[in-house]
Parts: sequence; structure tokens; C-alpha cells
Amino acid sequence: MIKIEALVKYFGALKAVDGLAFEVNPGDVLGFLGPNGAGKSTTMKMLTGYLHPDSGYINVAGVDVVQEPALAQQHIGYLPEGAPAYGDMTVEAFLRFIGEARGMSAIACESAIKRVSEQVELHSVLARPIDNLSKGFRRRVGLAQALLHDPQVLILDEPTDGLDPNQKRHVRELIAGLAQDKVVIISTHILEEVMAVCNRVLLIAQGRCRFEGSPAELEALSPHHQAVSLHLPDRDIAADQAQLKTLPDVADVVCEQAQWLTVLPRAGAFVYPQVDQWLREQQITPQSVRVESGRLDEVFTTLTRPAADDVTGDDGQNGGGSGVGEGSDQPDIDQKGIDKKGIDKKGASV
Ligand SMILES: Nc1ncnc2c1ncn2[C@@H]1O[C@H](COP(=O)(O)OP(=O)(O)OP(=O)(O)O)[C@@H](O)[C@H]1O
Repeated sequence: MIKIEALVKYFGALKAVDGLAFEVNPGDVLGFLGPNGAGKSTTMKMLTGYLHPDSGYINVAGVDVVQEPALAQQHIGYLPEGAPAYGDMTVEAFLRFIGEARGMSAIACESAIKRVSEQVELHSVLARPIDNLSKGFRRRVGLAQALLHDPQVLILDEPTDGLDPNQKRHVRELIAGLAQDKVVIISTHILEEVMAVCNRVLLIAQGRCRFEGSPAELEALSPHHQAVSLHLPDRDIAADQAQLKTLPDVADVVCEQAQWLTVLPRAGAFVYPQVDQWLREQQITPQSVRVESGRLDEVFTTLTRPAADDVTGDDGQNGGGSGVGEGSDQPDIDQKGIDKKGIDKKGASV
């Protein structure tokens, strides 16, 4: 449905998008992730035909976007960041205006407004000015305009940014429903969003792909994937830490808060049985035991850290230098190793 090959975009000397290639197929909800300045919006603008690439190929629903942007746009619904709309118009007038601007006949427009009002539950506010609506409803109006021409591809830029937890949940439920018969791309830097609604992740930094795979595979790159945390009040934590470090599949044992130990497994290992056996042998009953699925924020930081050989001349917002392994008590990770695994092995554990 969407195919991008060797996509490149320069702004002056800055290579904002650097050889991106990916495909999105029906049924996919792709989370397009990256730090500020990574090149997400630039890629979305090229994908939607609003920005010309310097080189590369983009095909949406069988249409070459560079050659025929207007035709490609008929297959694409786009919710820009912040969901801009004309606030003094009523919802219905705004949707009619958008329909007419897209060349729909009056009859087609009325039936499309009826359809999208049902899809995103806008009935109750159709006659109200957009400025008077809550943020959640305004976001739904944005979704409705993106859906008006019933596109096969839906591109959503930060769709739940600024919404309260209830509104977020509702918009995510709507997106999950829409994804049943559309390809959806969500551009975001909200990690929980990716876990909540996406079945695939493309993580970029400095215009390049740093990871492609499922959210679970991304999580599995975390040193905390399958880590076991134990709450051991009234114990000699330093002594327990030293003993736990000797278990065969343990990479490290860290004390992240008082009387808690976190046992980090070696790459790919499931360390819980060994920890459980050690607890039995020592006749220790911990007050609490947790097994973690992984910490996306630490993976995000590590994968988006600029590589040593990167001199891109960007605005300095691409990734950061702080995070895992930098003076923290977490195990250090070889940057090139995690990048290579992230890209080449699509989710192999670090
Ligand atoms: N029109 C432009 N002229 C010059 N530089 C630009 C232009 N648009 C984007 N850039 C630069 O290109 C790089 C990528 O920007 P882009 O907006 O695509 O990043 P992003 O991942 O969408 O970031 P954010 O999450 O902050 O929206 C940044 O360094 C940005 O400053």
C-alpha cells in the first residue's frame, strides 16, 4: 500500500532525511517514532505529496507520489499536528467546506459528513462552533476531515498530543477501529502511544532508520527486558546483590531504590527461574517481585543517540547524549552494536 525507497531530503547543507526505506501494508498501524528534529514531519510531508524529495521513490496505493501528487492525495487522509481548523465555523460547515474544497458534490458531501460523524461520534456537536469544543472533540473534527473522502491511507501527526487520559483513550479506540480497513501511520514521540495502538514501529533519528519491528521487539532491546525486581526489606542488600551477580544468566544487579534490587539478565536470557531458585535456597520471601517487559524510554534514548561518526550540521535537537550507560548504574551498551541489531536483526535483544 505504501512503499518508500532511498528517500533523501536536504535543507541547504542539512540532510533531514537520509536514505529512508520502508513499506506499510493493509492492516498495519505504523508508529513513526523519533526525537525532535529526526525528520518525521519532513518524511510525512513528502509522503503526502506536499514536499518534493531530492531523490528516492514514494508509492501510495499504486500511485507515484512524486509524479502525481494530486492523484496520490485522493488516497490519503492527513491529520496535521494540532488538528488545525477554522474555529468560528460550526463542525458541519467546516466539514462541508473541506468536502467542497476536495471537489465533492453536495450530495456526496452530505453523505460523507453523515458517515464520518458516525465513525468518530460527532453527532452531538455538528451544530456547534469548533472553538467552543473540548480538545478531544476538536481532535475528532480533525479526524473527521481526514476521513471525509474515505482514504485508504490515514496519516496522523501527534493525534493525542495535549489530550487528557480519557480523551486519549477515546481517540486511540477510534484509531484502532479505523485501522481495520485502512493503513494508518502515526507520527509521534509519545512512547505509550506506540504500545497502545501500533503493531509496527519505525524509529528514526537524524533522518535515518534506527529500528524497524514490532513494539514488543523494540521493548525487548531494553536492558530491563525480563529484569526481575525484588523488594527485600530488612536484608543486607549489598550482600544479596553480590550473590545475585554470580548467577549464570545475570548481566548486572542494580539497586534503584532503597531495599530494592533489580536483576538484569544477559541478552536473550530469562533469568526469573534462577532468581526464584536462589530465593528458595536462601529461604527469602521478598515483599514484592516484579518482572519487567522493558523500558521503552531507555531504548529510545540509546537508539537515537547520535553515532560518533555523525556530523550532520543539524539543529542539535536530534537525540541526546544522556541516558543508558552514561554514568548510570545500568549496564553500558555498545552504541554501534545496538544500532546494528536494531536495524539488521529487527528486534534482537541487546
Ligand atoms: N523548511 C525547512 N528549512 C530548513 N530546515 C528545516 C525545514 N524543515 C525542517 N527542517 C530541519 O530538518 C530537520 C528535520 O525536521 P522535521 O520537522 O522533519 O523533524 P521532526 O522529526 O518532525 O521533529 P518534531 O518532532 O520536532 O516535529 C530539523 O533539523 C529541522 O530543523
